[in-house]
Order: sequence, then structure tokens, then C-alpha cells
Amino acid sequence: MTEALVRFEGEDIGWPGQPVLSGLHLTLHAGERLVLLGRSGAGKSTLLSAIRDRLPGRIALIPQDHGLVGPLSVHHNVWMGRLDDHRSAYNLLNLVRPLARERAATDPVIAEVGLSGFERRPVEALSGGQRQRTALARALFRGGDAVLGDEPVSAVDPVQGAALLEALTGRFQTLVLALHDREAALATATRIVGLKDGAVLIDAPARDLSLEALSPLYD
Ligand SMILES: Nc1ncnc2c1ncn2[C@@H]1O[C@H](COP(=O)(O)OP(=O)(O)OP(=O)(O)O)[C@@H](O)[C@H]1O
Repeated sequence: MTEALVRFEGEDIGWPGQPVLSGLHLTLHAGERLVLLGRSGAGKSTLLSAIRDRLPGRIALIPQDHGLVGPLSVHHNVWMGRLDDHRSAYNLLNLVRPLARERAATDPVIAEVGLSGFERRPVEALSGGQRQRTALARALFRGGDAVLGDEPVSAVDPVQGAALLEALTGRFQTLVLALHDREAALATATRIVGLKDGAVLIDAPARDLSLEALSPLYD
């Protein structure tokens, strides 16, 4: 078995006095593609943030609200994925006027998510799906040991979503994603954790599961 990255051993996860998941047992290993499923409010975001708090190494995040800066361009938002790799004077310089080398660095990931031509467009002038793709490009640009994504392809169509999930699996060794699309989950995950009624109802290799096997999560 590969290295254990995060371990929960019978813990309550949630807010003080308000556990969302009680007595959670879960171990995340390097190289896993873990997809969290469950109805709205089941605790997927809560578990993602608990995993994020403990995950070692360089992590790329795709938050549910995208976490973009509206008045800034697509280039700047993507480039912010590597803000902590540079000194602040350099960052300020690129913020005032994007440097050719930084544009050359972000252009390929912007193209990968299908946003070529939108590099200079302020994010606030984009559609919901285009914003989501910008957040995805930022994670791809950041790179790292793992990516955590909260509904990272919810605003794009299934074909585009499948291509974007493939881009993530190609870029990161370890993935933890909350998804609502069960077919996408089965196609992407090595392991599926299904949450229901404050507990883990399903924890199994994706290859052993089917759409039918997932339906009790949504009853
Ligand atoms: N800041 C908070 N303080 C207290 N309770 C919260 C807070 N945020 C969420 N909750 C509660 O925690 C539970 C789980 O929410 P969570 O956002 O983890 O669910 P989810 O499965 O990600 O839902 P969705 O699919 O709608 O995003 C819900 O009952 C929610 O009301």
C-alpha cells in the first residue's frame, strides 16, 4: 500500500458542538483519486476542508465559489496559482503589467481549458462556466502533489467536464473531488466515498460500483 497522507480515526468532523460527520474513519493514500458523493448538505465540502487542513505537500484548490478576483483578468487569476513561488515585488510588477514570460507560462493552461482569446478579459465579465474553467486553469497552473476540488465541473457540459477531469487526473498524482455527476465520478475515481446521514455509507473502489450501487446515497 502507498503512503497514507491523511488519517481520520473515529473523529467528529464539523463545527464546535455541531458535528457533520460523526466517528469518521478514513485514510487517504498517495495516488488515490477519491471522489466524494452525497446529497446536498451531506457533508462533502466539510470533509474536503478537513482533508485540506491535514494534507501535506503542495496542494491546488478549486473551491465551490471558484475564489476568483472579479476585476482581474483571466491571465492574472490563473497566474495567482503560483503567487507564493515569487517575491512580492515581482508579483506587483506582473500585476501592473503582465510580463511576457508569465503570459507564456499561463497561456497553455488557459488554452487547455478552452479559454484562448479570453486572457485579458476581466473574470467578472465571463459566464459561470468560463469562470469555473478559469479556476480549473489556476489549479492546473499551480500543480502540486494533490488537487482538492469542490464540484469543479458543475457549471460546464458533461463532455467538457469529462475533458477537464481528465486534465486534472493527468496533472495530479492525488485527487479529492466532490462531484454530483455519478457517471463522471465512476469514470474518474479510483475510490468513491458516499456520505449520508452524517456517516460514510459507501467506501469502495470505483471499479466495484455502478450507478445502481450509488443510488442509496440519494434515496
Ligand atoms: N459554517 C458552517 N457552520 C455550521 N454549519 C455549517 C457551516 N457550513 C455548512 N454547515 C452545515 O454542514 C452540513 C454539511 O454541509 P456541506 O457544505 O459540507 O455539504 P455538501 O455535501 O458539500 O453540500 P452541497 O452539495 O450543497 O455543497 C450542512 O448541514 C450545512 O448546513
